[in-house]
Amino acid sequence: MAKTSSFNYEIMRAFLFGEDALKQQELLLGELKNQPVFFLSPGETLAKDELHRRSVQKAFKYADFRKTFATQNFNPFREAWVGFMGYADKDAGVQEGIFNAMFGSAIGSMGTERHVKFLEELAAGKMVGAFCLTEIAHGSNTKMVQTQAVYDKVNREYVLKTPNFEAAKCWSGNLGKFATHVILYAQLIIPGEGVYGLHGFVVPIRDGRTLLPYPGITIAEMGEKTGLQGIDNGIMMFNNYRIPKENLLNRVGDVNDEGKYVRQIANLRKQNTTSLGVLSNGRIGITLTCVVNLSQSLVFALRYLENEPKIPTSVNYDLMPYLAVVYVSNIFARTLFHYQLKFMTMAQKGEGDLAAMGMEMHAVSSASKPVFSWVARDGIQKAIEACRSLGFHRATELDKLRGRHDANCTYEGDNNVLIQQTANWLLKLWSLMLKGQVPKCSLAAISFLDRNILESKFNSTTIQEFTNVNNLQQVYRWLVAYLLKKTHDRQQRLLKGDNLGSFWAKNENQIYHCKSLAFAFIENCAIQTMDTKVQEVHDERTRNVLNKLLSLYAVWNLHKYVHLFYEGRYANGPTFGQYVEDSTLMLCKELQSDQSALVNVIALPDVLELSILGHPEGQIYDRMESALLQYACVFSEPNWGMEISSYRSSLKSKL
Ligand SMILES: Cc1cc2nc3c(=O)[nH]c(=O)nc-3n(C[C@H](O)[C@H](O)[C@H](O)COP(=O)(O)OP(=O)(O)OC[C@H]3O[C@@H](n4cnc5c(N)ncnc54)[C@H](O)[C@@H]3O)c2cc1C
Repeated sequence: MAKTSSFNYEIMRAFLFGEDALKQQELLLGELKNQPVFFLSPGETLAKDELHRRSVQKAFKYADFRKTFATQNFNPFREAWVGFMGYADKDAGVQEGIFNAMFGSAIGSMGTERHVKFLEELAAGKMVGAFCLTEIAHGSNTKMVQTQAVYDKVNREYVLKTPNFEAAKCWSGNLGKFATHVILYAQLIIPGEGVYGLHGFVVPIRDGRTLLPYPGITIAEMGEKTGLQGIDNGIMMFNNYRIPKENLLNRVGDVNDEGKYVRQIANLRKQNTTSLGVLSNGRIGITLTCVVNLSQSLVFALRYLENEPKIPTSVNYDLMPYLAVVYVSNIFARTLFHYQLKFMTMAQKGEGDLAAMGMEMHAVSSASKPVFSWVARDGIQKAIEACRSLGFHRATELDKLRGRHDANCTYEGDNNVLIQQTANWLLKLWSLMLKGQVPKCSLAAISFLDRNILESKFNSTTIQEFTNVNNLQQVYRWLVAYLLKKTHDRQQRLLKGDNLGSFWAKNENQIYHCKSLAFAFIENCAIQTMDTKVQEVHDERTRNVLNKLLSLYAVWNLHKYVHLFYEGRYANGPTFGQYVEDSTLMLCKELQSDQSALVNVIALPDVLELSILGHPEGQIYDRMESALLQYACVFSEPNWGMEISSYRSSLKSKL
């Protein structure tokens, strides 16, 4: 394997992950080496129950680590975990993420002083949480959720009811076997008064010692899934189960002593937008996770290709742009993560324009999760195919990677639904701009947006000029502005010309318009973020390689939009389209000699390497042979031979 590179390896690693996170990673690795439960050998398979047992053990260990390592410096610890350790067992990472982060931040954002006791118990490790919003027949359309919380004025309690199986809570991680408490979303009903919509409640569901559900609650585990087998996703139904009045998370509304509903109208809008910002946590965490999943699949595939010269280089050119995605999205996701941390700190102190920041955070994270989970999904699939049939064998770990990645496109907000939030926000900004106002955004790169940008034209005369990062940023700015104008104008036509209601106008405008707009917007944000960071790199050789990766990311993504540049008269004649294709191939070739070193930068520490394809020393076929021999079934004789004895007796011996 080539060990040389035209960049400085240490500077590149520090650039990509941050020195603090790398230090935390070393500390964590030291701890993990003494915890055998963290490691499986290649080819080792475990029954679901055993996987779950280990996953829970690890989740608790992770919670301990978090306390030990995170108190002083939470931020790089979290990055180190998600970026490296979390990979070693994603199930445990997700599990702990749900019971600590998701459960806790739901109480933090929807609860008030009376719920602090739950947060204290959570911190003391006395409860394990789950998050129950989705129902069998109600997912993204949360308004349709049917679980009921009926207020009983006499006993000052809520009575929880599941009217039918369609309303059974489902998919909640940790619910199936071991959560003691859940955040439950239910319709708040006051008999004789009315139905007040979806509210959150803290609900104790099972005894922490016996792990048996309380009477009035039925819970089942969801069984085998395509991935994340170590997590106990569960189904739950209530039969007149009672909880105290105080368990309603009452930040936006409550029931008073007279049994009347009271809405906290004064701060509702501000509160909602601040809460939206807080809920971005999960989506940003998932964006980081997607980058790690894509990185790992590329490490496996590109190391395999390096050791397998018989495979044509065009396969490499197919994968190289995904390597560029890893570098650009890593920087972007980490920047989002730091920005979110700043927002959370400000939200705790009540400082700054939280409503605007929360809205912006919501809009950006609502597209970053879909864009990067989809690109990772496609990259993982390409990686599997690049490894020939080996990619389909368990010992390569690629199928597990795909299995555990796919759900990222669905949970924490289905991608197709989530991405609409970003387009809606952008369209509102565009309307403001048309009125001559310039909205201020601290994170998203939108200051360039005005109608003048649509006057610019393609004017590169050489491919080098075209692939210059500054030029590509101009190209992207035109694209975002054009998509905004096109999407806005069409939406207005649908609303006014075709007389469609707001929901249907938005619905009709999704494909080719809102979705492309949100994609181009986030890609542009990622390009700008990376460019700003690259300019801070002092080492010229490293900066050059990063610039090439950034240009490759931009030109490769432009393929999706080439027709728009002609449609919007930014370009005419064949040169623009040819430049997009030729520059992609040119940059892939130029980066070829650094590929091996770029892969080493993003690879996991060897001790965490589980795939036969992922070792820096190669020897893939030797590793494949020994992994195959570890599978119990490989040489076993079928013990059901007699069941087909009539067929066997018709066979003639060769001897
Ligand atoms: C592994 C896993 C873990 C999960 N963990 C949890 C958990 O802990 N807690 C929890 O509450 N839930 C959890 N979920 C559920 C998850 O949040 C839901 O699956 C998700 O919200 C989507 O809902 P749905 O599956 O009902 O699909 P739907 O929302 O009904 O979507 C069905 C299809 O219609 C499309 N669609 C829906 N509405 C629109 C629209 N307005 N415009 C365009 N297209 C649309 C979607 O893109 C999708 O293709 C989990 C799911 C999985 C797979």
